[in-house]
Amino acid sequence: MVCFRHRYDDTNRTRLKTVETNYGKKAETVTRKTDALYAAPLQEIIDFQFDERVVAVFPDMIQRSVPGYGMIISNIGILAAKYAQAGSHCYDLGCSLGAASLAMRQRISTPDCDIIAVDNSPAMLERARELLALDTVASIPVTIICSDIQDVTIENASVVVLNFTLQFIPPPQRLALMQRIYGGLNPGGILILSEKIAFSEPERQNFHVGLHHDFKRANGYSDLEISQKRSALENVMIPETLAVHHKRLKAAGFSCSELWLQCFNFVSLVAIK
Ligand SMILES: Nc1ncnc2c1ncn2[C@@H]1O[C@H](C[S@+](CC[C@H]([NH3+])C(=O)[O-])CC(=O)[O-])[C@@H](O)[C@H]1O
Ligand SMILES: O=C(O)C(=O)Cc1ccccc1
Repeated sequence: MVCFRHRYDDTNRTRLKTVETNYGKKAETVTRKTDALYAAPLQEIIDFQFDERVVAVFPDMIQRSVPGYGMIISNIGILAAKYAQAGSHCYDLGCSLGAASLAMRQRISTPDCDIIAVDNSPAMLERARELLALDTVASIPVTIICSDIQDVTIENASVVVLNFTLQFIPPPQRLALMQRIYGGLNPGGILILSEKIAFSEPERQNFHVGLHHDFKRANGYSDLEISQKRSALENVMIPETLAVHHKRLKAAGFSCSELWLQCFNFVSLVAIK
């Protein structure tokens, strides 16, 4: 489980937290910088990018913004331990700082597995490499690839993780990616798909979005931060309904997909080949 010990650095107003995360089994500490990227009023809101500024605050940003994130990461480890097949690959597509790769690496005991972690942000991967190197206990090799996940070969896979990544792929390109994932999975392999979702009924949409904003406010974000980040994400992160996700998984070949976690408008599904 993720736990936090807070420390304040009053020299530059930046609140630093010394964190014990799953970024290293020996509980090495990682300094966690507070996300204040949207705290000041911005003249112009540019589209959200996974650049150096986001990388520097990413563990704090994702934990404070995605309800259930820590629980999803822990349970990716549990699911991977159950479904990893000997001599196969486990893919972490859109790995960011490698939290899901680390969770899998720490839990899998199946022989001869490796993990292939892919992201198209060089800044994310530079930091992911450092964090993976801190985890000296686990022995499963992790190969990091800087690429668009749509261009990576997926083969001999027993576990494929898309943890909040599909939402950044343009919707018309999503089915082809899912078909390639299905094609690359071995029988009995799984896809773990976590997404922010939308609701077709306005009342349900408002209910969940309202609660998500309450969650963010409770985690210290101001209304200005919430609204500026929302605008920055508008063109780049496109949530779809749960029905659309289940339908696409079926169209890609998965005979069943199971919702295993929902917290407000954030879900995680598992589909078995
Ligand atoms: N086409 C693409 N190809 C490769 N990477 C991409 C692409 N589009 C976006 N990304 C990458 O997908 C990641 C999405 S974050 C995933 C969290 C992580 N899975 C976690 O378990 O912590 C989710 C979020 O921040 O909401 C970023 O690192 C992008 O660079
Ligand atoms: O912050 C939000 O509103 C989100 O929907 C989640 C998120 C988390 C990290 C980067 C981009 C989006």
